[in-house]
Amino acid sequence: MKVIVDNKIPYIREVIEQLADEVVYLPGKAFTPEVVKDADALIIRTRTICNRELLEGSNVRFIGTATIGFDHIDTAYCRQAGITWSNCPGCNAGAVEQYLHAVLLLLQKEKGINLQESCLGIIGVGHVGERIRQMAQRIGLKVLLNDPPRADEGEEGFCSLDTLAEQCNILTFHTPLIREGKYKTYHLADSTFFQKLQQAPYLINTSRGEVVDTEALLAAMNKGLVKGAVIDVWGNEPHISQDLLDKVFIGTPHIAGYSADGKANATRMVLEAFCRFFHKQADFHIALPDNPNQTLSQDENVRVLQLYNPHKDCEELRAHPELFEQLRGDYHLRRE
Ligand SMILES: NC(=O)c1ccc[n+]([C@@H]2O[C@H](COP(=O)([O-])OP(=O)(O)OC[C@H]3O[C@@H](n4cnc5c(N)ncnc54)[C@H](O)[C@@H]3O)[C@@H](O)[C@H]2O)c1
Ligand SMILES: O=C(O)[C@H](O)[C@H](O)COP(=O)(O)O
Repeated sequence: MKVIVDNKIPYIREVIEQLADEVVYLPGKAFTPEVVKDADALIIRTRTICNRELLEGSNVRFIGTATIGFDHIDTAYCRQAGITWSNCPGCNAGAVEQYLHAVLLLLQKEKGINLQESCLGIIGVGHVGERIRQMAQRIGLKVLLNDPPRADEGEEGFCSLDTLAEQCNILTFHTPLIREGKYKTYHLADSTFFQKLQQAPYLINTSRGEVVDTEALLAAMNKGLVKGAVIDVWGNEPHISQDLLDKVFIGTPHIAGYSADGKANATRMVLEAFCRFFHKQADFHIALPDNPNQTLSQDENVRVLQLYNPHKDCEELRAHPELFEQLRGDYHLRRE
């Protein structure tokens, strides 16, 4: 059996080489129809677009993405072509929570936002959004939740997006990227949405860049409808908007989920799915790197920023926006 594996997936080599006869490692963008045609399985990240163009006529029967999001997989085509795919629900939700916690503390410390008097709007309350809700309530923010698919299932406790636009001084997006249909999230934050904002909020996006209309966000910031932005995911990555990077409070190269813990979870989950599909014994252990030898403060607010401060990632991106993909690929995975 032949497997092609993205060469930036950590902790996978020893295990996959025991499970498959032949393993080829490639950069995510180097998966071409010629390369994948005789592969049985692909193990990918967000950088490999898996669609008809890549897969038609190939032997591929299984695709595992070591990520939460799966908007890079044409799931309708896979269904039609009989290709099974699998993602890693929740794998790096803890890392995104860590990122958001640090961001909230920096908004308090450097932008004078009183978190105890703040109202945080969470748009998309799944694995990530739910962890953000718990963290934010624990540190004293009022929280409003928006999740139409869950509300339509009859679950309680959700508000309309308009209510969040009226009441929240911080908004954070945690939806998947859905390009069409009833729950479309492509450009969910567009000029119409920005016109409804009443509190000149800070906007945080760690979901997918295309959930926010970049041009509309820039216009809303220029008009003062949005006070500031924290952007981890960008339209048209890796060719990001320099105008937006210049304007944001914090801008990072799509690394909110990049903890060693999150990556190890993803590798374990994708290998488990691979083993289920190919009827192999999932008898392996993914070892995490040691925690850094660091004296940590007793004060949680200090400790959170000691463990992770997104300003460092932001400075590196501002210095070299053209190295967006390299900054991700060579990222020093943090511990949660
Ligand atoms: N920046 C990063 O490093 C990073 C890390 C992890 C996840 N992500 C992104 O965050 C997304 C969310 O992750 P998750 O694990 O919470 O996913 P999830 O599937 O567990 O939750 C997504 C939630 O969004 C809701 N939703 C769907 N359509 C909606 C809409 N139109 N409006 C509001 N809510 C809607 C769903 O009902 C669900 O509850 C992922 O799909 C991925 O794209 C980014
Ligand atoms: O969807 C996810 O899990 C995250 O966006 C993840 O951090 C993406 O990582 P990548 O596959 O681009 O390395």
